Amino acid sequence: RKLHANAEESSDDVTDPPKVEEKIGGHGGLSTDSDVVHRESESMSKKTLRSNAEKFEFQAEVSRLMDIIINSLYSNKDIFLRELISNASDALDKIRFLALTDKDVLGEGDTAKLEIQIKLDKAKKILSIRDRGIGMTKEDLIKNLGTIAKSGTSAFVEKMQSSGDLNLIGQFGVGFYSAYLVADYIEVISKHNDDSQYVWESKANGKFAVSEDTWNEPLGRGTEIRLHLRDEAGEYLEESKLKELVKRYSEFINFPISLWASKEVETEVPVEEDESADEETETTSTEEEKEEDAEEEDGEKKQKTKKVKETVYEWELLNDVKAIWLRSPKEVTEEEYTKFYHSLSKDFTDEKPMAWSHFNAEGDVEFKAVLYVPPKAPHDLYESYYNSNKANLKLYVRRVFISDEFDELLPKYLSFLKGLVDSDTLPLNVSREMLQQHSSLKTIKKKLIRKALDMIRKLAEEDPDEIHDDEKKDVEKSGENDEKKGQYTKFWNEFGKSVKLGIIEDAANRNRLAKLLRFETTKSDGKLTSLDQYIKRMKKSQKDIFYITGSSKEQLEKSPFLERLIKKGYEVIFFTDPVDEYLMQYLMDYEDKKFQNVSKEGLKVGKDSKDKELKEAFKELTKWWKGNLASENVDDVKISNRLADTPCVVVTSKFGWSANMERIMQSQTLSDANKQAYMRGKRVLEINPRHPIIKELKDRIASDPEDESVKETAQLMYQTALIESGFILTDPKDFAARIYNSVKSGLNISPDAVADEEIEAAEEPETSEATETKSDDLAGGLNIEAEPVEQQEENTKDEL
Ligand SMILES: Nc1ncnc2c1ncn2[C@@H]1O[C@H](COP(=O)(O)OP(=O)(O)OP(=O)(O)O)[C@@H](O)[C@H]1O
Repeated sequence: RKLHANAEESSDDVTDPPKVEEKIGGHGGLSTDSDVVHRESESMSKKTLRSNAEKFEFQAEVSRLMDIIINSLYSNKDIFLRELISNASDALDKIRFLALTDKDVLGEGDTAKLEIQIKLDKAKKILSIRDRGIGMTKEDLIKNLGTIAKSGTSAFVEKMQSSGDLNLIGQFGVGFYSAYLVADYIEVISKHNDDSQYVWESKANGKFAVSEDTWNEPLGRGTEIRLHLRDEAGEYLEESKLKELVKRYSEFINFPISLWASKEVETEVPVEEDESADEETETTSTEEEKEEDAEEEDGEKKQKTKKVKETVYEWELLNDVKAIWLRSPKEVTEEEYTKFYHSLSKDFTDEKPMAWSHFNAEGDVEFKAVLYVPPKAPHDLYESYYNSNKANLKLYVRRVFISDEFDELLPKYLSFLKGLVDSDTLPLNVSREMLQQHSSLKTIKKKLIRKALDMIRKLAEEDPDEIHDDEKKDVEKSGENDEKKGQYTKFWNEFGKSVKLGIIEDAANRNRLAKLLRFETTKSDGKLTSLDQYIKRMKKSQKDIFYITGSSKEQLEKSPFLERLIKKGYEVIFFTDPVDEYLMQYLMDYEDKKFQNVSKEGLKVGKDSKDKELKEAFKELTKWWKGNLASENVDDVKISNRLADTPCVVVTSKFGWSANMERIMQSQTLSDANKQAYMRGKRVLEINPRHPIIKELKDRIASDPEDESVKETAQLMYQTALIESGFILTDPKDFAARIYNSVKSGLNISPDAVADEEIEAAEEPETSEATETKSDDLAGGLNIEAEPVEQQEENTKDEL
């Protein structure tokens, strides 16, 4: 928000610190305070700044973020440098991209050099970082550095408050502000091709100022960030410290980073006559010098010289800009891959990525790529999964960074991967939009998916905790893989949902993805297992893969649907994630085996020799019961082949929703009631012919099919079976009434017995005391003496 267009009267808001007047890159280092002309220009600039500066307030969230940063006790203040260098590198990427289609944007001479320069002014305690990137217009400065909060700002503020860890700042897109860890006043001088040079400045006191720059040297193009360091941040004025930080954090920046560094050099200077006569007192001359002098004396009469040490300044290149992905994978060390991951993902925690794949694709479409599985899923991976266009791969074309918003490179379900692709096949001089439609992208995408799935498969293969085939036992025994122990479970816990979403979305790779599925089963003993392992353990007579869906393993373990299967030694998969219901609508078969939900119709578990006999014997009961349930949307009543100890269950038809899916759909706010009714599976009541209750019912029906108490019991049995089978009752009141009737009969109470009527106490005249008590009890509810609600609301608003 703009405060004042001309803010002379509030000039204290932005004070006037000393300024570095020298043009960075100039020779001879920094000039001194004693320079009169500079002092003049400083005082000039103070005036200009004060009278012309437009002042703005930071957007509230940004201001909060800055408060937190400036007051932070976070010890790793070093992070600011990598954030500023990363911003500089982004700005350079942007101008280089524009230059692909219009060379002129680069300008001429030094301006065309795509580089980053760091300079120190020890006397004034200023650290400057300059790039020749795209720069910012006045409007950019106002928007980018203060008035428009990035989407990640409040997420980061929250994270900071809970964890106190500033290290992740770059991941939330607010890295610039980390500079306030070390500086209490910052100037951002910027020149964009479309605008004049402007200065943004702020002391982080909720406000910032922007003014046209008429006093600094012109930058040509780009941005210079001047950090006026806090007293306690003096270490960042040490060249050695900066060199170390650039090496550590910015090793993989693809532009040269140089430091204006001091160097001791020996130079020859002419020796004054009287000086040479007084050689005894010359302390700086060395033996060598003496010899040299002697030689000269021997030869032609030359001007006498001596060597002296002098401190000179020059740009020292700090990084090696050879891109890691251009090197052969054999040459790159594990440590380098890890560091590259950190810089790519802006995730500077100590954690190593779980896996990586560096490869060179040849053929019609040539490209190099590095893919990483991050150590952790980002906080918002599945938030608005279908609506966000998050792509984490960076696309380069012949070493030029093009975009990191290319969602054509990987399908959504793999968007958790980080990495980059550098293609020689894609054209350089076309717009992003045209590139997005380039036919090679399809091939690149296909190969990337294959490589990504291979990389994930290997994670499992290398994990000694995974149950391996016999031939792989050797790897297990070698003991070399301790580090890899449990890595696939870790992967699964972080990204398992993505594999499931992949099965739903990517028909072409469904089988490959199904191989990566993990789940618990009735036999997995609390561990995760795979479909391959399941198939290996299948009983000879078993044709289908059995699974059951529900909200938790603990609940499913007790499910009546499993009774007979477990008794007979079959293994059943537990699917407990809501996404599993969707998953199983797409995953129809695996390795020629069909999937069978054991709570649905069609379960085949061996043959019971008495099947036919039982069917016949219970025919009367099943027919009677079906008729009795006519109003309940029950399709049939059948003899069950899945029950052992439970009298009856309700199963659903094969293609309708399971009870679990019905529950999931009912809990969705926006689900459509009509669709719910349509998709609800047809229900079948299955009865256990070996159960005493069922046997008793059968006998009772045989003697009197009109017996009301039997009808009542049968209805209660059905409703109980619904609950046990995972359905939600539509009329719980009716169910409760039946239970109470049954309790009455259990307690030998007459079915007609009703609750006693309450005897109304005679109305007493109200005393004032009674009124008070009543008013307290009701706490403003129905109490006529309480303030009306509207009035209360108004008062609250006033307080706010
Ligand atoms: N050196 C620079 N040159 C040009 N623009 C810059 C420069 N530094 C920052 N900006 C602009 O200011 C914005 C805010 O920077 P900030 O560091 O807070 O976030 P970011 O760069 O988008 O994300 P991250 O912190 O992850 O790098 C940037 O998006 C960019 O537009």
